[in-house]
Parts: sequence; C-alpha cells; structure tokens
Amino acid sequence: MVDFHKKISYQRQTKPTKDLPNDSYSLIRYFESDRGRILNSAAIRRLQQKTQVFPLERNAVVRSRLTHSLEVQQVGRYIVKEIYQRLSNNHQLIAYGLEDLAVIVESLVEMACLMHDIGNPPFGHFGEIAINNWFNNKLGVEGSTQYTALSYQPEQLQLNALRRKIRQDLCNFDGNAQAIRLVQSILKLNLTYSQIACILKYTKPAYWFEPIADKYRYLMKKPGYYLSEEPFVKTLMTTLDMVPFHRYPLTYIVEAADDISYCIADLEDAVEKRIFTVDQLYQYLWQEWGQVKKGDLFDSVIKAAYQSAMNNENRGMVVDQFFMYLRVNTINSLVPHAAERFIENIESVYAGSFNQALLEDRDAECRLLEIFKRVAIKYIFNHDSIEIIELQGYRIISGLLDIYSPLLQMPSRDFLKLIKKDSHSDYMIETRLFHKLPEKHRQAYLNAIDELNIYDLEFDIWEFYYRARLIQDYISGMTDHFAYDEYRKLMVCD
Ligand SMILES: Nc1nc2c(ncn2[C@H]2C[C@H](O)[C@@H](COP(=O)(O)OP(=O)(O)OP(=O)(O)O)O2)c(=O)[nH]1
Ligand SMILES: [Mg+2]
Repeated sequence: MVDFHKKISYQRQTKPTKDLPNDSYSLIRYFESDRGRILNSAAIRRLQQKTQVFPLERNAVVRSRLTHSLEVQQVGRYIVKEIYQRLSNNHQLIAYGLEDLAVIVESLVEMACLMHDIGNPPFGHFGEIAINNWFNNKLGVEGSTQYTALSYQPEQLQLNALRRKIRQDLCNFDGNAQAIRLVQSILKLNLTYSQIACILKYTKPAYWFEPIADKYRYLMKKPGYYLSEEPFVKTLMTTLDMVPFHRYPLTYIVEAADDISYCIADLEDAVEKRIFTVDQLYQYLWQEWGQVKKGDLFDSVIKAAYQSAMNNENRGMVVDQFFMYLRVNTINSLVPHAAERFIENIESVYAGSFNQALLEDRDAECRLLEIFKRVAIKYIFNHDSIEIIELQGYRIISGLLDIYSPLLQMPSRDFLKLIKKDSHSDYMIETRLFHKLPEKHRQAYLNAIDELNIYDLEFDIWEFYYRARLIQDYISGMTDHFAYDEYRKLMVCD
C-alpha cells in the first residue's frame, strides 16, 4: 500500500539525546535544518568551479555544476507541484498519505537537486575514468598487485575474497557513490535519512561483480554507494521501509529534473561557446526528429520557439529569445509528462522497483528529450575543443594519482604513525604529500580506522582500503582549476 508517511523520516544517524517533538511544524523545521546544512556546505560552494560540459571554463555565462544544479532545483520543485496538483484534483492525496507533506516533499526534492552532482570529480566523466583506470592498473589484475595488503595469498580463502571485494570497490569510483560518502562520512552533515535517500541514484554497491537480474537492470546500472558507506545505507533503507536494491520514490523526480535541465542547457552553452549557431542547431534538431507533422512536439516546442525568436523585432536577441522559448516550451511539455508518469506508476515508484527513468518511454515527450541528447552527443561532446581539454583532464587526474601514490606504498604501521604524529622521519616525501591532505579527509580515515581491531587478520586490508579512499576523496574533491594548478605546481611546469 502506498503511504508516503512511511517514507518521510526526520531521523538522522546521530540522534539527539532527548525525544524530538513530531507535530507538523516541528517536522518542517527538521527539514529546514537539512536545507541550512546543505546550503552552507563547502561541497555546494565547490560546485561553482566544477565542469558541466566545458572544463576549465572562465566565461561565467557558461554553466558550472552549481548553476546547473540551481536550474535542476527549479525544475524538481515544479514537478512536485504538478504531481500535487494532479493528485489533489483527483482527491488522491489522502489515499497516498501525501496530504500534509507538500512542503516537506518539495524541500527534499529541491535540496537533492542542488546536491545531486556534489560527488562528481574534476573533469566530470573523464575524472571518473581516470581514477578507475588508474586503480585498475594498480590493483586490477587478479592477485598481482604491487600493494601487499591486497595481493592474494595461498590458502587465505576468506581474506582473498575480501581483497577481491575491496579491489572491485576501489576500481569503481562514481560521482553518485562519492556524493553519499561526502555528505555522510566526510562532511558529516548528519542529514535526515529521507534527504540522503533522495540522492541514492543507483542501488548497486561499487564492489558488485555478479550478474544483475533483469528487474534491477536500470536501478543497478551504475554504482550507487561504496563498501565504506554500506552499513549506513542499510540502516537508511530499513528506516525508510526500502527493500534492497530498490530506490527511494523521490529520487525518480530528481533524476527527471536533471534530465530535463541539462538537455537544453548543454545546447545553449554550446551556442555561447560558438560550437554552432542557433540556425545550425535548429537544422540538427530537425534532422534528428525526422518528418515534422503539424501540431507534433517538434512543431509546438522547437519550431514554435524558433519562429518566435526570428519574429522578434530585436535581432540582437535571437539567441536569448530562442532559448527562452525553447526552455519554456520544453519544460511545459516535459514537466507535466514526468508528473503523469510518476502518478501512473505510483505503486512501483513508491516501492522503488520501477526499473527505468520517469522520462524513458516511447512517448513523444521522451523522443524530444532524446533528440536534444543526441545532438549534444554528436556535435558537442565530440567537439575538438572539448576533447582536447578532456584528455588534459584525464592526464591531470592520472598524474595527481601518480604523485600521491607513494602514500599507498607505505606499510600500514608506518602510515598510521605518519597520520598520528604528522610526520615520519623515514618517509620524507610521503610526509610532505601527507601534509597536503585536508583535515576533513584525514578525519574520515581516522574515524574508519578507529572502528577496526588492529589484531584482526583483516586489519591491513581494511586499512589499505580506507587509505585508498582517502586519496580518492582528496583528488575527487578538487575543483577543475585546483586540480589543474596543483598538477602544474607539482610537475614544476611554471
Ligand atoms: N564534456 C562532456 N560532457 C558530457 C559527456 N557526457 C555527458 N556529458 C554532460 C551532459 C550533462 O550536462 C552532464 C551529465 O550527463 P550524464 O547523464 O552522462 O551524467 P550523469 O553524471 O548525470 O549521469 P549519472 O548521474 O551517472 O546517471 O554531463 C561527455 O562525454 N563530455
Ligand atoms: Mg549525475
């Protein structure tokens, strides 16, 4: 039975000592507190210097991850309002347990939209690939790693199984999994379970190496969390009445808002960057759509926007006008569609078993989204100017990992001594590298190590795991420019 009250929990991992009131205003205040924690976090501020599509961009009109996230927030809020309006018209709010939750649902979705990209490394997908290729090269080949803690030993069946799992986890760095780690283990924002559940986009643990059942094909498409956050994610799922590998219902809304926002934004940025003109873009979109019929979505969304812009008296404003109309028309078509899909599939969306995105079907609205994405793939992401910077980004991240790799070579006892004493006389280079690591990241490592038993046979394996996470945390937490400057400095390029 669909009852959204079961999905809204104001519980946080670290609980206050006294019982909290749960009258309706107190509930709203708990989620207002989430808003404050998120908006004031360094992770949100860092989004202003992270790439959306164009790495190392200095033109402030072109979107950063922060400006993109603000747009996603607006679309997410609009989808929630549409869902509420439709359910209210059909007198279904009470039946689904949503009647008194409008403010909270809106806030949860808005804040998740704002946070959805916080775990992305510098240079976006290329940063991810660089981290994963690097770790694959160092740890990937079965049993033959240079890091002793993870190398297979004869007759250690159980320990070898753990080594394999950890190796897999470290070779599957992902922006979404990193977002969970960032809010929970590094920044320790102690958000409500509901708020964090909204950004648990995929439900596959990063260490997963078994085949994926068809019913989870989409839900487990990519890693959603790491081994390090698994105990937390399990508690979160139990608290929110979630079945393993299922999603939290509001996550579908966040995902749809992201899909709607970036498809047009990327095209607008490309025009700003002079990759193509509005006229060329119009032709490309037309080619992808194929035959246009009067009143179809190409006609009413794209052609209408183009004609309105061209008919505008002020010729200097064509680009701005075209994108304004295109955005308004697209949002007015896709947002109601996303809301309808949410309601049509409310049972499986509520259960989190709905195994696709809301905007993924054969309807014309999704075809529209599809052609925006296809044009971006064909004409933007392949563009020379982007590919060159992406290759540089790849080199920068791989190079930074090489520079910091001596820290991974140290035996665990020596690394522990270094972190406790802040220096180690036998490791002069490592000491200096270590000094560059931010306090928050070190603390996350130390908290994890405090939970381990040094006499346990697994100690060295886990210690190495958290040390590798520490390096990934540091490098993935950099902004594009910081990574670039840091690489140049350490490679002595100036
Ligand atoms: N420069 C560049 N940008 C890309 C490429 N592929 C996608 N993008 C852009 C398009 C969007 O603005 C943004 C997000 O696109 P994706 O859906 O591929 O990544 P996202 O991280 O949201 O997917 P995920 O959360 O992993 O499901 O990245 C690429 O190959 N190069
Ligand atoms: Mg994403």
